[in-house]
This record gives sequence, C-alpha cells and structure tokens, in this order.
Amino acid sequence: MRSWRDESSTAHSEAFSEAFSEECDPVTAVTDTGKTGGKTGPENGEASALRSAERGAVETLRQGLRLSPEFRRGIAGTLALAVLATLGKVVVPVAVQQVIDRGLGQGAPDVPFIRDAVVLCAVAVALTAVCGYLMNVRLYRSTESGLATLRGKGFRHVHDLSVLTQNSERRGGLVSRVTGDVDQISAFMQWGGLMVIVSVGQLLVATVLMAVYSWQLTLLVWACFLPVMLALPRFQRLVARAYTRVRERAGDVLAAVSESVVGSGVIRAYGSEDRTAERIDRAVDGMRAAQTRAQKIVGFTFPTTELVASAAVALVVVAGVELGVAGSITAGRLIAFLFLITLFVSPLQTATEVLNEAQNAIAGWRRILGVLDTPADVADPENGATLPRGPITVRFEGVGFAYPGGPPVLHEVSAEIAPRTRVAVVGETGSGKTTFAKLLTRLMDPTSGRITVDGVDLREVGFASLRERIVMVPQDGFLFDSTLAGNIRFGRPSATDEEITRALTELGLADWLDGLPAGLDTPVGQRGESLSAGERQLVALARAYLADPDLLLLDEATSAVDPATEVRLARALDGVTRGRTAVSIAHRLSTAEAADEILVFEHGRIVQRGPHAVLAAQPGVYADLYASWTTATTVR
Ligand SMILES: Nc1ncnc2c1ncn2[C@@H]1O[C@H](COP(=O)(O)OP(=O)(O)OP(=O)(O)O)[C@@H](O)[C@H]1O
Repeated sequence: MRSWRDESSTAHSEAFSEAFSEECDPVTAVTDTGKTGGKTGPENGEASALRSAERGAVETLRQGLRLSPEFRRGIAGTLALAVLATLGKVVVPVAVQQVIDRGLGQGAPDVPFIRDAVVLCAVAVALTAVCGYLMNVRLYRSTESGLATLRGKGFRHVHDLSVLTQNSERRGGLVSRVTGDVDQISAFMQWGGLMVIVSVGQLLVATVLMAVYSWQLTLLVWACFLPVMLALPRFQRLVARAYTRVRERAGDVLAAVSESVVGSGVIRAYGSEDRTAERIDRAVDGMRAAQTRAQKIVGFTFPTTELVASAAVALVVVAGVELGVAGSITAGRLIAFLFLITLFVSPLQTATEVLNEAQNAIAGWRRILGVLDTPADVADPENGATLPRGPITVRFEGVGFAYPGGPPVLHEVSAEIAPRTRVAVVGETGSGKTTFAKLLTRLMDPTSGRITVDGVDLREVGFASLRERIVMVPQDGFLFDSTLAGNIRFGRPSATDEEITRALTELGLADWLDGLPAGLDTPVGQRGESLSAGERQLVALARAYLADPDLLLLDEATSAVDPATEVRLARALDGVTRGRTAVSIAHRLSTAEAADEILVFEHGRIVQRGPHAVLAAQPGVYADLYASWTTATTVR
C-alpha cells in the first residue's frame, strides 16, 4: 500500500523536472543539426491545454485509457483475481462463526468439523494471498506497458511540435508533462484504480454478509459510518489543496537551489551569498510548514475512522448481546460480525488517499492529452519529393511570416540564392534574419508566399531528404555530455574515428585536436562546459561538415573569442562552406566581406543586396552597419 509520503516525493520529482528541464533543453539539442522537424501551427499549446481542461473527468479517463490500450489488456482476469482476493477476506469471519456455532455448539466440541474448518480456512487464506500476488503482478505489467506507450507517444509528440509551440509552452513544462504527469497516472493505475474497485467490492461483500448475520446491527454500523462517508469528499478536497501547496513550496525550494547552483558565479562575484542562503532558508521553511500542515490534515483521517470504528464495535457489542439474549443472533454470528466491521472500515481509511490519487491522475491525463492534442502541422508530406544531391538553388517568392498572434515580421521577401554561393544575411537586431533562416530549414512555414529548393516547394520535400540536404548550425551548438568524437559524430552517426580525424584535418583543426588531452576521446562535459565558447563552435562546424549538406545555414555566434581560436574558426568556416550553398547570419565584418552576396534586412524586408565592396560604397543600412563594425573593431 502506498503512503502519503509518496505524495510528497512525487511533488519533489515534479518540481525538480520543472526546475531543471529548462537547463537540459532537449529540444534545442536535437534541432541543432536540423535532424528533427519543427512544426508550426495556427493553434498553439495554450489553446489545446484550454480545451483539455474543459474535458470532464470521465471523458478524460476514457480518452486516456484509449491512448494506451495496454492498460485494459487482461483486465477481466485481473478483476476476477481482485474479486477472489476480496471474497477470500470473508473466509476467516465465516469460519469463526461456523466453528463457534457448530464446532463448539452444544455438548462436546466437534473436533473433526473444527479441524476441517481450520484446514479449509488456511487453504482459502493461502489462495487469497496467491490471488492478491497475481493480481498485483498483472496490474503492474499492464500499467507499465501502458505508461511506456504514453511516455513514448508524449516524447515523440513533443519533438514534433513546432518551435513556436515549444516557445509558448515552456519547454520545461512540456518535459514535465511526459515525466511528472505520467508518474501521477502511474500511482493511480498501479494501486488506486483497482483499490477503488476492491474497496467498493469489500464494502458490499462485508455489508451483505453482515446483513445475513443481523440486519439490525448492519443498520447500526451504517448509521455510525454514514457521516464519515459524507464528509470524505470535502476532506479529500482539503488534502488535495494541502498537497498542491506542498508541491508549490517544493517548486520554490528547487527553483531557489537550482538558480543558486547555475548562477553561483554571479552570486560570488557580487558577494550575495547571504541573500541567496536566506532565500533558500525561506523556501525550505515554507516547504516544512506546508508539509507539516498537510500531514496534520492527513493524520486526521486514520484516528477519526478508528474512533468511529471503536464506537461502532462498542454499540454492536451492546446491541448484539441484547439481540443474543432475545435469541435473534448466535454468539458465533456476533463475533464474526465484529470481524466484518474491520473489513468494512479499511476501505474508508484508504478512501481519501485513493480519491486524491484519482484526482491527480485525471489532472495528469488532462495535461498529457493537452500536449497530444496540440497539432503538429508542419508535417512530413506523404510521398514527399527526394532532392538529388548537388549544390542547391533557393528561391524565396513573396514570403511573408507572422508569429501566432503577433504582427507580420517578414514582408514580401523575394530572393534567389544561386548554387555554390556564400550569402551573408545582415541587419539590425529584430530585423527578421533568424526568422528567414528558420523558414529556410522548415522549422516553420511561411504565412504567405513560398520557398523553393531546386524548384520544389519546401513543403513538398520529404523530411528525410530535407534534413540530409539542409543543415543549420545554430549560434550556440548544443553539445552532449560525451566525448569530442561522440559530439561530432552526431552529424553522421556512421562516421569512424578516422573519418572524424580527417574531417578535422580538412577544416585545418588538426593542431587543435593534437593539443586536446585525450584527442577525440576528450570528454566535453555537460553542454560542452569543458570547452571554451570558440571550441564549442569548432565542434558544431565539424559536425555540420561531417553531415555534408548541400545547403548550410550558419547562425554566427556573437561571442568574442581569442585571436588563435578566431583564426581557427575562420579557417573552419571557409572549409565547411566551400563548394556548397551557404547562408550565414553574419555578426562579423569578416563574414560579410568574404560573402559572394549580402542580403540586408530591415524591418522584415530585404532593403539592399550585393557584394560587400558595392554596398559599403553606397549610403544605406549596410554602410551604417559597416561603420559600426569598423568602429567596434578599432575600439577593441
Ligand atoms: N518565437 C517568437 N514569437 C513571437 N515573435 C518572435 C519570435 N521570434 C522572433 N520574434 C519577433 O520577430 C521579429 C524578428 O525576429 P528575428 O529573431 O528573426 O530577428 P533577428 O534579425 O534574427 O534578430 P537578432 O539579430 O537579435 O537575432 C522580432 O520583432 C522578434 O521580436
């Protein structure tokens, strides 16, 4: 049986995944080399979450169960075992009644009868235990397979969601839905769900048998417990509210702790250790108070039902003796009745817990259905076109784009990028450069106009072909907690160590590789923290080089690097873009200067285009940018 303590540990794990999943950011990790499809939709996650919140409890449960048919697999057998296990519980009271009334009856005890009754009783108890065990095994098996399906569906769908949805619904929230919320369901499915059935069954069986022995005493017992039963839902609401508070306080603690760990550098630099410690202390104390209050409320159920049970037993003894004297009940039946009261009470003692878990599970299902309901509408086209390998020509034809609910951020963008040209995209911050790149990698679709690659509409190209031919290197390429080779191999999983070394050599990075402590086997740490920002960029470039795309999109990092790394980066960039169509969102003068053509963005439009020498010589947006770059370079 689960205890209330499990509740607070679930609260911890939920809050933990909320607090830290922003850090882990698995979605960015995969979009790094453009291996997964971002999908955009007019309906965002909030709208679908709203819709799922409106779903009733029964409808939620029905849809949730339909999502994972494994939950229902073999349910008839499990229920049959549950019925047997429940029926087995009345064997002892019945045997006691029989032994007292018939075995010990009048005159000498009927030893053979008593012996047979005891043996039968022992066999029945053993069989009940076996049924209980088998029921649990079956239940865990079907629940775990159902949860595995749910987790799989959830994670796959989160990966399929558009970059827009991932922004609007916090990524941490999405991750916690497929971890914390599935755990909430698991608690109910593994124990609570069946407990509802077993408890109701136990109450019914006990009531029927008690009524067979004495309907008057049965009425007395019900009269004692009816107020408890009526108070249960209200009590359960109190408990649920108390645990919501515990969860919130646990979230505060983890947020305070995680922020202080992640931001420890800033905290030390500004000498704010005391303030940080105070904040953590306050959060911990808040959690202690919330836990204590919750335990106080929960601790109230058990003694209350115990008290009512004791009162009921006392009343039954008094009334039973009276009835016995009047000849309405035998001694055996009265004693068996007292046993049955215990059977009657235990479901009531667990009822609040079960109700609370049911409520949590329904809430969990609602949130998961909310994720799964969010449409992934940048879909991989059926029978999508496969593009032949070779340098790519890109055309933007009157492309417009607006983020959901926002104003247009790209207007009538038309441009042609010839094969094997290096194009630099420049513009003030917020002018639409990144949006342009995201549309080109089909992380989102244009709201108007179209984009073609080699004459084929991007929306008609199969994802496999698209991801093979177009790769984006984002500003801060995500590195996994693995070795250098493991991270570079992400570009081409089949690449051998020799091929990786050759790739690094071709990019002019052999000297850098030689200088690393364990060469290709050098661990890069979490998110690549053991490498410098510039070195992480080198890894991202090597990864893209190994992927060998025909169109490369580079979102140039803005961070300054040391002169030696700068030289290496320039060399690697040259190597990785040579011979292919390359579009760079340029933040450096050197990149713009080296480009065959520059596209200048202003307020979502291309306002100038041409080579550096021409644009720099005429007044306009580019000349202004050029001036600010040269000033910055001189100052540095
Ligand atoms: N996910 C989003 N949701 C809503 N609006 C967005 C989103 N991303 C960008 N925008 C808006 O779109 C406009 C263009 O942004 P974009 O990121 O394309 O500009 P940028 O030129 O790449 O800027 P920067 O150089 O700072 O990266 C901006 O006004 C920005 O606020």
